[in-house]
Amino acid sequence: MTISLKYSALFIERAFIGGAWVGATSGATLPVDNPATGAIIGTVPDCGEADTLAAIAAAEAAFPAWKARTAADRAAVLERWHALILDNVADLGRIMTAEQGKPIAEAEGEIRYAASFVKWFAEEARRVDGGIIPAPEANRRILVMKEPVGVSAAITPWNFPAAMITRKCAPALAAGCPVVVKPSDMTPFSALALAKLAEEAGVPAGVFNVVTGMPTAIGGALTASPVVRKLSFTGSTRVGALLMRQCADTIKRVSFELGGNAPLIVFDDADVDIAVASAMVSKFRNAGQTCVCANRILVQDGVYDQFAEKLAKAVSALKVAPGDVPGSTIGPLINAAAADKVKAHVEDALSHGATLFAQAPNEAAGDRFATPVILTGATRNMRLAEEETFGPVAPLFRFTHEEEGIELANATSYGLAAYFYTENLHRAFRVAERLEAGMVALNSGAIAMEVAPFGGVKMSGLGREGAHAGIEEYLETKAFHIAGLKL
Ligand SMILES: NC(=O)c1ccc[n+]([C@@H]2O[C@H](COP(=O)([O-])OP(=O)(O)OC[C@H]3O[C@@H](n4cnc5c(N)ncnc54)[C@H](O)[C@@H]3O)[C@@H](O)[C@H]2O)c1
Ligand SMILES: O=C[C@H](O)CS(=O)(=O)O
Repeated sequence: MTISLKYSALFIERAFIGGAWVGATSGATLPVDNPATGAIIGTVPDCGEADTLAAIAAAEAAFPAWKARTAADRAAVLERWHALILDNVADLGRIMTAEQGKPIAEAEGEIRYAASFVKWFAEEARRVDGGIIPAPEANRRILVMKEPVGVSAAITPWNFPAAMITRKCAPALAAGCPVVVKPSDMTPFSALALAKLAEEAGVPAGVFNVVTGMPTAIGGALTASPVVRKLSFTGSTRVGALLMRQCADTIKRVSFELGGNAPLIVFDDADVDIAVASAMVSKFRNAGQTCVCANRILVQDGVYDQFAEKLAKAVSALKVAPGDVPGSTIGPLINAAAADKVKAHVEDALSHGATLFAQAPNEAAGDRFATPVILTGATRNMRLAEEETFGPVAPLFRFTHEEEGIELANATSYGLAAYFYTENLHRAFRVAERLEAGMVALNSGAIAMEVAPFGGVKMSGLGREGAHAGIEEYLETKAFHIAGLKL
């Protein structure tokens, strides 16, 4: 183990199945590297179908007792988990930076963000309620009851290795559902550290399982199992569509948080300084590897040059460096393929007439460190107009009229997040209501928080996480009819 931790027990090279820390039944292991250096930081079990079935069986066995606990009791367990996560922010941040690459400050920020879902759903556990519907007969009563959907599966990506797990598992546990988590094979250690803290918080054996390994066999077993009643997936649209097909045979409940292609629109009447500051947050968080990152920056004629100049100044202050180097603001991308895709998008844009307007200094060694760039003259025939770049590239598209800006923003098969900047209230409502996205922000680059529903439309997904909607995804509605009452 190469990561220096205060609480070294948080770095675990075992899967967590039925309350036991285990290797794969096949004995196979998988190396995990540090994206900044390529050095192997550890190995995890390369679990397969048998291990996944064991986790599903453990979850099934744990379900009746967990569901039978009172909501307040489950909430208390989640409150303890929340406190333990916060007690260990520094170690969890180090583990995340080592396996994912993001700067330490961002990693610690993600841990606090991840913890916020645990706290929120601890509170929501006690707000699951039903109703009574006026019946068509005088001697009938109709009660609407909420019940946990059952054993749930969570498949999560590498870009937010902690928050995507708590955003799914905290509502599941709060609702009374046991979960089987399959983290990305590139970032399993954050998931295992969270499992360790869940165990210490008193989550019973079998209620929270983490199956590490390559995706196909684990995903196949989770989706084929009739015991698993719900799949929540965050990742690419391609894999989401595949998993949706795989879930069809067992008619599972599904929710999908998929890819995005967020527009960030700066109108002539915007406060340009606010637009620049929030474009920096929205575009360059996690080196651009965020599903809600602004992928396309659309700027109206009147402020285009001013916005480009101010953004260039801000970009020049970015520091590209390994995440554990003090002051690093842009870490490495997750792997060489990700860096190649970013390079290909930039080359494609330049070959179609874009200009390299500005770039950040980049003295980091290694092929995974992409240089943050601003491209002016971006147009819709470029790859980055439709594909998620998932890297630190800010392409500036120019538009003249409001209508043109909205049309350009919606010209994508995705519909996750959209940001826009204006000081005009009338325009604010006109634009917000026409943008095709699950989340729209006016004069802000921040839309991800536990209190607000998170999710997309079009090819960006189905269902919502966070807010009260997040726990509803793990609840079934039962209508209980009581007829023939002697009144
Ligand atoms: N909408 C959101 O909330 C959100 C959040 C984070 C990331 N994302 C999206 O995720 C993508 C980046 O993440 P990624 O590269 O890890 O995505 P990915 O789809 O390649 O992988 C996501 C997860 O699915 C697993 N997986 C891959 N193939 C599988 C299969 N055949 N069966 C079962 N599991 C399989 C992976 O191992 C990983 O755990 C981007 O498109 C990004 O926009 C979306
Ligand atoms: O990659 C997208 C995730 O949903 C991260 S966040 O919730 O926007 O922080």
